[in-house]
Amino acid sequence: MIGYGDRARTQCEVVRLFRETHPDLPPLNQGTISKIEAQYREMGHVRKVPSKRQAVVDDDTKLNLLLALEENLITPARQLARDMVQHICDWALFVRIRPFIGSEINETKGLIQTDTKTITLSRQENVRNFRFFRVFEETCTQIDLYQCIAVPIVEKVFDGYNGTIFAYGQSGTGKTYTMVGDVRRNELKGIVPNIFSHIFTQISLSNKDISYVVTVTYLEIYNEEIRDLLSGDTNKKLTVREKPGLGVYVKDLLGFTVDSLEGVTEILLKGNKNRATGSTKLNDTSSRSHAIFSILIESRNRVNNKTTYGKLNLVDLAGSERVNKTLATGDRLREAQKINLSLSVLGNVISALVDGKASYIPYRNSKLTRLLQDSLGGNSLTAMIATISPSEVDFEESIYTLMYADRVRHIQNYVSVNVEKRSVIETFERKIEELKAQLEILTQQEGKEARRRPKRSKTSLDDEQLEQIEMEKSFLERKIKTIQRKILVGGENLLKKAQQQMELLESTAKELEHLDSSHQLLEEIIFFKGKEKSIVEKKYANLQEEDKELDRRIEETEKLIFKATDILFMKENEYQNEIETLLHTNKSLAKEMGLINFMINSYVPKEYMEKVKSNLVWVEDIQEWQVKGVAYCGNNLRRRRDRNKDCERADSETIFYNYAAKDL
Ligand SMILES: Nc1ncnc2c1ncn2[C@@H]1O[C@H](COP(=O)(O)OP(=O)(O)OP(=O)(O)O)[C@@H](O)[C@H]1O
Repeated sequence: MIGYGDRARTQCEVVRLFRETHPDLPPLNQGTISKIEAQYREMGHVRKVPSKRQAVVDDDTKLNLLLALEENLITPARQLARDMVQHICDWALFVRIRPFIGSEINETKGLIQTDTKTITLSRQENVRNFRFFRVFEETCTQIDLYQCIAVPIVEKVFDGYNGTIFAYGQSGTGKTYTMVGDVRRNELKGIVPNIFSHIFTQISLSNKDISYVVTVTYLEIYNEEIRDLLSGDTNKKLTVREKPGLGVYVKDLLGFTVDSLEGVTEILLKGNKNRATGSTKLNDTSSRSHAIFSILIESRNRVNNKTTYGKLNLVDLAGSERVNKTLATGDRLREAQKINLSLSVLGNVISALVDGKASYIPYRNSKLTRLLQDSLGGNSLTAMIATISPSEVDFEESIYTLMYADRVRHIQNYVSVNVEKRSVIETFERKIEELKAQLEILTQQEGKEARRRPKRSKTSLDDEQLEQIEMEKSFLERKIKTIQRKILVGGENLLKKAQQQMELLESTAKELEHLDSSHQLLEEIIFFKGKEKSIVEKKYANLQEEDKELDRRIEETEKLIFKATDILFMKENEYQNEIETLLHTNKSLAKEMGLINFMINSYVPKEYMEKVKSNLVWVEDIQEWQVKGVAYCGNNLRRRRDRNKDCERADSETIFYNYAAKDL
């Protein structure tokens, strides 16, 4: 029987049970857990019990619960949705409007209208509408925002996916507030510290057969130089490298393995202290650098020997600012120029990704885009939070920020589970084995020494040897414990560490409602993705048909072209022949004319020639020269039949004669 006096606790038990016996099945999402819980409530296996804290589970319930889980877990639609998420994933875009602060406090609200998914900015004629996944108003709390944006991504990172959360916006609009917030006050904690609580809670709730190693890094890009915020020497400039199989990485960047909420919070605070900030006209503590906090979660299931690696990048970008508006000079001006430059490279990368036809994506044009290459159009579930100010003076910048974010909407990342990496857990486990073997040798040595001692007289030399062995042993034991602490084992041994977070999780039903709503949102997205997929598939089928038809037409056209080419070729040949014939005829005629001219000029006197010429006439009908009046001379001529019978009149001008062939 599971007591559900406390819903969070009950659901934790459901998850724990499931993971204990079904490590192979995919992780449950909130919807499935709620379904199973509801079913069991109906069947009477889950009922309200007076003791709120303690959940009691009997074996029968365990068995029934697991059978029901199997039945209910994977529906084809969900499987399809899961497949979709594994391959294509749009960027999730959110907007957060910060409240009026400082001197803005007396301004009246009215420029910005919102509902859950749309935002309208209007000033006189200028009205702009935008649509996003979710719009967070001034009143939204840090935990609301966290539940909606980060929870689905963190859970996917546990499954071995990469995730990235960006905050983008004008300087002073609340990026650092959103990403980091006030680390010391629970209700003001931003995304990064809330993720720490989430991770440790999740580990404490997981199966004890799963081991985890959580490693964090924290760097900033200041004036296009990379600096390690966790190193002793934060002025040291680090370089970006790339290796096949490893991808892009920062050489010499320190990674810290963390085993507690306090430890990782301390690391965050240390890094924040080292981050470059300065006072500007827009923000008293303006971040002058882009900061990337990365969390690598490696998990290994000892039962099926499956290892997954998920990396989460949490990016607090430096704020964009119009230099002439902020009146920056000197260092502030140089910083602003570098910030704007790298943000514009980010914009160019986004444009190239959205364009889809760009032959190359300019990742290498800035350190920021280079380091985030995978998050931008690569293997990562990515969410961007555009932060804007409600003030009228920032109206143009707010529109610009929303336009920038709107463009990002069209980027699609292709995500898949990371499988091949160097396992830190295995390395740690190997090291522990080695140290244990060394410890064993020392223990044996110590035993031998102790056995030999009663037979021999006790000397100070023996004591020294034993002391030395003891020292070495305790050193090795300490070392083993240190490494063992780094490997977090799911389940009980972390419950104590995660107590604080559990309480945080259990403290409000509201949080769970938000958790549900964020899952609903994810399922909504998945549902729409499924629809989109079927539309795309239909379109694809149609396109394939069209493609076939086009191929057929192309084939036909090609045949026609071949035919036409043949005809053209033949015609060309014919014309060529004709031209050659004409040229040849011309040549022969010219030769003949030359001969006649020669004979006339040489043998016919000029005055006879003139006489003959004046008596010659060109007869158009027969295309011939004739001698005028020749019809009236000679008997061997006979009249030619005139084609025009009506024309009986004969005179020397119109009647012409020629020699009949038989008379010749
Ligand atoms: N949602 C919010 N609720 C209350 N205060 C907020 C909120 N968002 C921002 N602020 C306040 O606004 C001021 C500026 O916020 P923040 O430093 O986070 O801006 P930013 O965008 O990171 O600026 P920059 O780019 O210059 O670093 C801070 O005093 C912060 O406390």
